[in-house]
Amino acid sequence: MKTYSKASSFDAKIPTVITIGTFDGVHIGHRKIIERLVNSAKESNYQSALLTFFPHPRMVLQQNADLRLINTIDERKNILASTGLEHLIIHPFTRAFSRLTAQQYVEEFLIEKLNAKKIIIGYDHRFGRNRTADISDLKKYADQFNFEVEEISKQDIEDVGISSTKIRTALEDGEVEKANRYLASNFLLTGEVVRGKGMGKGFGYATANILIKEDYKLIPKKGVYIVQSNINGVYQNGMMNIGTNPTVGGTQQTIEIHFLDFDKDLYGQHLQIEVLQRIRGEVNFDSVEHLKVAMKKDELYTRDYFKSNTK
Ligand SMILES: Cc1cc2nc3c(=O)[nH]c(=O)nc-3n(C[C@H](O)[C@H](O)[C@H](O)COP(=O)(O)O)c2cc1C
Ligand SMILES: Nc1ncnc2c1ncn2[C@@H]1O[C@H](COP(=O)(O)OP(=O)(O)O)[C@@H](O)[C@H]1O
Repeated sequence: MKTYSKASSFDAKIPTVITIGTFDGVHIGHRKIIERLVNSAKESNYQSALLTFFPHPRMVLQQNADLRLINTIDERKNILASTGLEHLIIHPFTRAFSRLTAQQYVEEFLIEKLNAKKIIIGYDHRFGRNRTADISDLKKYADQFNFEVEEISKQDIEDVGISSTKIRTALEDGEVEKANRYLASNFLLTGEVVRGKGMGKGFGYATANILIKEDYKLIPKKGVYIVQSNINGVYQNGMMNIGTNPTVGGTQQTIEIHFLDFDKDLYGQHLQIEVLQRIRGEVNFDSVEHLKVAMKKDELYTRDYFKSNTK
């Protein structure tokens, strides 16, 4: 898959079949659309292209939009690269871009820049200045500019029964297993290992503190989770806490992982964490001793999990 940071970098000599959207999470429903896109492109000898906007339009148009996304743009790129899609166009969404009329957007952008011959799109897609145009308008432009529209019906979408919103809610409720089923892959947290309070090693549980630079990334409900991460080519099993560490007087939210049977310096490394199951909520224990007992129990539970879930 080739990625472009703006539509004008895309070489549109060969006509395209395109779909447009955020595709946050790249869940089962999204995968079906991409499959249709890729097959349709093959049948017609066109190129398959997915057009997405970054930053997300709501981040640009609504100040204080507390939009949280399942994937960072880099995570989304990596997942899409495994779907068979040929071209990913991540076009910068700006206020100026948002002011294009529906006709300008279709004519100057989709047709002239992307050479779209077919657009596969959801029944409720809206576009153009103030999002006033809908799929019936797109079909009118299709006649005028000689392209085809393939509508994904409400029924098709409801049959799949999955949406990015449902997955976000599941993650906010700590239901990672449900989210992972919908995603058909494991929910990811990606970031750099930074220094924490320096107390973990003293506890007998060194923890890698993960800093996620994307402020729009959705962080699941506070609590303790079973995780795994491919560190330098080897899968390491671990347990993660998302929370403020109230037992030791913490106030800032941290994401920290203790990897089992592992003893290496990880500072400065970029880790991709796969989140597998939530064990419990974060507790304000009345002593560090009680916290250590709970962490030992978490460790045993985590070891059991991997014993019965080894691939
Ligand atoms: C599996 C696991 C469970 C944890 N559970 C709690 C908890 O319930 N309450 C709490 O205050 N801190 C909890 N912590 C966080 C510890 O307080 C923290 O790891 C310790 O203070 C070390 O922090 P540091 O890495 O910043 O030095 C947990 C950490 C891990 C790895
Ligand atoms: N099993 C392990 N799991 C996580 N980190 C480990 C482990 N073994 C060694 N480390 C290293 O130790 C660091 C954590 O030590 P810790 O005392 O908890 O300090 P900090 O508060 O800076 O995280 C990690 O960032 C990593 O570099």
